Amino acid sequence: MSVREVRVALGARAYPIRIGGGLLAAGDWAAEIRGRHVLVISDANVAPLYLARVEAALAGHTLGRLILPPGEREKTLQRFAQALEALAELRASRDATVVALGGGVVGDLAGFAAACWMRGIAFVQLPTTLLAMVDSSVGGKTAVDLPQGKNLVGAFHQPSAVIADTDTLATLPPRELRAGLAEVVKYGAIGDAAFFAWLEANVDALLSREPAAIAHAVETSCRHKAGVVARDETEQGERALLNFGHTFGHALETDGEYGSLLHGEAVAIGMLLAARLSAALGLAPPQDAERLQRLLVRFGLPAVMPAGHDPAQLLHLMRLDKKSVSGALRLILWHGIGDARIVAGVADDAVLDVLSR
Ligand SMILES: NC(=O)c1ccc[n+]([C@@H]2O[C@H](COP(=O)([O-])OP(=O)(O)OC[C@H]3O[C@@H](n4cnc5c(N)ncnc54)[C@H](O)[C@@H]3O)[C@@H](O)[C@H]2O)c1
Ligand SMILES: O=C(O)C(=O)C[C@@H](O)[C@H](O)[C@H](O)COP(=O)(O)O
Ligand SMILES: [Zn+2]
Repeated sequence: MSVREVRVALGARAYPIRIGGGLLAAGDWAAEIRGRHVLVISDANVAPLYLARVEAALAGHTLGRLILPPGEREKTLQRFAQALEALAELRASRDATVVALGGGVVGDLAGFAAACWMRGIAFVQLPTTLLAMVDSSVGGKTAVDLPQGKNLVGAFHQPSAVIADTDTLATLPPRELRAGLAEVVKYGAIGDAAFFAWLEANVDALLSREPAAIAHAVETSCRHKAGVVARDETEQGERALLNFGHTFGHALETDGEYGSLLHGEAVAIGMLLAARLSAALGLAPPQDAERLQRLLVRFGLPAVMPAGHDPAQLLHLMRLDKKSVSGALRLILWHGIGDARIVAGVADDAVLDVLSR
């Protein structure tokens, strides 16, 4: 399969996103790493599958490795401190590189360690989940969670390259593939009605991981994200649209102590809540929320709030969202498929109403 390339146009910090099969072992990405020290951060599911080919590509460098237990519950300040200690052990100098091999948890944490070590060193993203390929590896949002909220401690720090070896998706558990599809749907929902329709026509191809369909979904998603990031790197405006479904979704993840819903699943539910709230406020036709629900359900994603969440507690958690201004919510709602907007001043009662339904 040919290699597709998308560029994130950030002037002197521009970088490529390469998408294709066999890229990890091919090793061209490793040849571009200049300094001597490289710390590879991965997790205990991914490392046995892909670390050997990554380390082989990095032969000649002085290598360290940090293998974390998998899952969102490990995206913590404690694990972040471990990453910094691993860099110290390696005696990494300012020309060192951190390589993130794994999903969004590893990528967010490794990127944050790279942002902080000696006030910022290079890092390369080697995403191995669909979600990381289409979203988390691109754009330089790095962070860890607190018990009080998602991604509350972090930095904007762009990678120097993103290498999405789509062959790695062969080993991804089906639930994780579906979670990644939620973020793919997001790009159609917020700004590309034609892509949304393409997704509706290609559900089976995507769920069965047909290489051409996966490559098209990854490339289209990355083109959207790269464009938004190039225009608004630090979320002063338009970038907030990438947060569609996230104010609700992050509250659900936090309330579930990061152990019940996957990020993509929480985002799926959150997008539906945002679509229903938009309809309730008269901003969008209710049929569009129903169409979104049908697509998410066909992708095997949850479409209802799990039991046991108190709406008032969710609203409390939502207020700590990074888009809030002086404690007041700003939500990403839509006028319909392909047309998301930033909306402030929504009444608490309207939010509580959709959370209670
Ligand atoms: N920085 C951003 O812009 C951004 C964007 C979206 C999501 N995120 C963050 O990303 C995280 C979610 O990322 P995720 O969905 O990739 O989850 P994840 O990193 O937890 O990976 C999912 C699971 O799949 C396993 N895995 C990964 N690749 C595999 C492979 N190829 N084969 C077999 N198993 C594999 C992992 O070990 C893990 O158990 C969340 O913390 C979310 O907040 C960040
Ligand atoms: O890149 C962005 O900007 C996004 O909002 C992408 C989201 O999918 C992602 O989950 C991100 O980590 C959320 O950011 P946050 O600022 O709400 O923590
Ligand atoms: Zn997300």
